Amino acid sequence: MIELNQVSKAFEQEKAVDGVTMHIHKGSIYGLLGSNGAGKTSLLKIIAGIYRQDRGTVRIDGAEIYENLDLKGRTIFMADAPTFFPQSTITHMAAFYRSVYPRWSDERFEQLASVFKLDVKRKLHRMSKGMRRQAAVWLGLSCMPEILLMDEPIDGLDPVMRQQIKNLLFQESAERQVTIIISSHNLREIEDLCDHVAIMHKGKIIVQKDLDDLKADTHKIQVAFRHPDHAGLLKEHIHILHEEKRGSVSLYIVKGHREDVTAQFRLHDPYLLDVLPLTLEEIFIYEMEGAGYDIQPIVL
Ligand SMILES: Nc1ncnc2c1ncn2[C@@H]1O[C@H](COP(=O)(O)OP(=O)(O)OP(=O)(O)O)[C@@H](O)[C@H]1O
Repeated sequence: MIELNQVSKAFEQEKAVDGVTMHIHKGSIYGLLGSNGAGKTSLLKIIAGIYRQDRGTVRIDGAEIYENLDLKGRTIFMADAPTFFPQSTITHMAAFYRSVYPRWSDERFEQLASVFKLDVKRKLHRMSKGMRRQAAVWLGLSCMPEILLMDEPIDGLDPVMRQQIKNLLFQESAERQVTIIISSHNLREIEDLCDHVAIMHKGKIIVQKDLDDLKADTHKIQVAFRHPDHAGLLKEHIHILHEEKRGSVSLYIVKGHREDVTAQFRLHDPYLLDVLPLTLEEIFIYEMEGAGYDIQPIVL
């Protein structure tokens, strides 16, 4: 369990992280979204124990991570631009990780060779950006971490490799209960991967949600009433997040149990009533609209 309480961090008066409180359960895949400069990397570095927060507490299984060697041996932070020793190969870096991370597994490293198919003897600085990213994931997973903090991990990867890395992360979370936090700008990119999502803006978490709850609780309904005044009556009984009219058909984004909500619409004897699939992006647009934010400049 990762618990952050009122965590803040400033760089020369400028607040990068501002009063963040979040609780992340073991085995969860948590998506951290936000625009450039929102504070995602700073927050990940605080959780990794690389930065010390100015205020608040960060506890992992009840202990502070900063200067905690045992916890750091169980935590991997993958930076957005992986760095390796000059002139090193994957074999050299594997030897280094093996000497630093007590849980390093040669067996896992060998297993993952079939996924990454990189030449372990080739100099990393001669590899492409995407290949270096793959090498970082390969090395990181071979450390058998309990906590995996990934800064834009699928950036620069081709679609096949993206899917393979997503599958590996699902496996880590399901089979080994690894807690994974992934930062990204792109809601669609991590929609199918994460079970929780938080949106960060100017150092603050402005919304954090369990995705299954959110999806079960929010619906897009297309409806056409026989009597136009019936639409007005709905508002008394249904929590409407958004409403728009296209000719005689109205589109509603509503919250509540699906059966309760559709029953309310049926009471007004519509001649058209469809419950349509809602993307995570749409859910966030309407949630954030309700909270007074425009999502478009914040995440893609
Ligand atoms: N080491 C540092 N020294 C000074 N300021 C910093 C440092 N690291 C981050 N900042 C500032 O903190 C704020 C948050 O930066 P951060 O890198 O955490 O954002 P981010 O959400 O990861 O952005 P991006 O998506 O662009 O990577 C920015 O204003 C940035 O300039």
